[in-house]
Amino acid sequence: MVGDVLCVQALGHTLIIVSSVNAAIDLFEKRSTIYSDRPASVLAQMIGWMRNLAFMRYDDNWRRMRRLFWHHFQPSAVVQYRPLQQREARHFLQTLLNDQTDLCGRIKLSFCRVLLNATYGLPDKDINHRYVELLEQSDANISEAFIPGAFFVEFMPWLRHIPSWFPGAGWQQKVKQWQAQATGVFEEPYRAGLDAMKRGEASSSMLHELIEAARGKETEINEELIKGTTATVFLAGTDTTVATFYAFFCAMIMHPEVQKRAQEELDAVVGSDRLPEHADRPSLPYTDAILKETLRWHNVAPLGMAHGCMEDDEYRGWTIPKGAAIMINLWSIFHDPQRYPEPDVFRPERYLKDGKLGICPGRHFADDALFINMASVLHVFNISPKLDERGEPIPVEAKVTSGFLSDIVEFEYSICPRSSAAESLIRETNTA
Ligand code: HEM
Repeated sequence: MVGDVLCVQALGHTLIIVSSVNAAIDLFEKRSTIYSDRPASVLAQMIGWMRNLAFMRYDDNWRRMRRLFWHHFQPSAVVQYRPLQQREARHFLQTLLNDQTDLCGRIKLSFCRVLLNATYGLPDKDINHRYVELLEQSDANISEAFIPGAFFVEFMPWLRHIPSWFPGAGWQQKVKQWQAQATGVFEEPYRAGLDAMKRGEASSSMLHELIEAARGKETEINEELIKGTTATVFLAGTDTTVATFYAFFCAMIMHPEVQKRAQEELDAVVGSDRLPEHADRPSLPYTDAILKETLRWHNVAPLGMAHGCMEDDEYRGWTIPKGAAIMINLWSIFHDPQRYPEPDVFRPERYLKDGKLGICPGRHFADDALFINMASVLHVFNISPKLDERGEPIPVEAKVTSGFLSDIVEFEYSICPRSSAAESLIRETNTA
């Protein structure tokens, strides 16, 4: 380890972890032509995850999919999703008003509804817990598969040819199960989207546009590319935003003074007769800062996604071999006490200026979705600790899970309307 760059070598593989903004910019921005690949993963190939843009190697297929993705998620395109995000944020308020239990499950279903509607045009009535289950399985599988050193097949690719009945090859059973689950993620919402289109019940969607764009261009945009692009949105877009929004609730319980200040801002700007809209954002700098601070305080992808080095390179006098995997330690960058004094404290006053989603191409969509949800919840609800049987608040701590994606461990909470006027506002809102 030298300062902000750590290098680990084992069984012929090199893993480099960079922990500073400068090193990350040097490698991922200034030398992006060398570091835009993903490292080869035998396991990802066996399971079928290479159909997901986030795992694909840097080749023509990746470029094609990335173009299609960006066409639907660049800043000018994401504006089209705002009415849907706003409607769903309001529907979420109503579900919370009716039943406070299972906050995390409710958030998952709410973000699934937005993503599945925008991507596949699925009507609300077709969106159920099966999709939440598909996401939870993928999240768990990916986290387990990418524990460094957990699967020897990554170091000895020939192991993939050993049959599952062979002593010691029990891991192959797990791979089979994961293959079936990965197929579910790529096929089920896709089929459901086509069915909804046939029945005339689908709304306009990325799937519909891709099918139209493919007409006469089948060599460029084929069915596999469409399935991969749409499933990537569903997979990459849901868990990340869900985990961030859940962390926001935790932060609001731990920092009532922040919540109060945001509510004062919302009262002054939005007033008590209506709910917040995206257009209010420029007048809500403190609420906006809460979103930025949530992304910093609880970084849901603490090590980002591994990049692959495409040719031998030299950096600060060291040789980085072709094929090395490079990760950014986003957690340590966003908890660097030099840049963020008392980094564990949730402090929106930092008014972060820089983008907090790394180089995520879904950042504009995530930003809009999280803003409207946070502003809507803060406008009408008080989020506070749950009281125990003696009426004492149950303390909340931000404990985090380890894994590819990091979640805040479930906590107790109480979510109540701020006033009877707020309660009526929620009930009277049209979410059809
Ligand atoms: C809080 C929300 C989110 C966070 C924190 C987040 C974070 C990240 C990070 C750190 C990466 C890895 C970037 C890299 O170094 O290569 C990434 C990649 C990616 N994200 Fe996000 N993301 C979020 C939401 C979304 C949403 C809503 C979408 C889709 C609409 C999305 C789509 C993607 C895709 C497709 C990639 C892979 C890009 C590629 O490999 O070319 N993300 N994200």
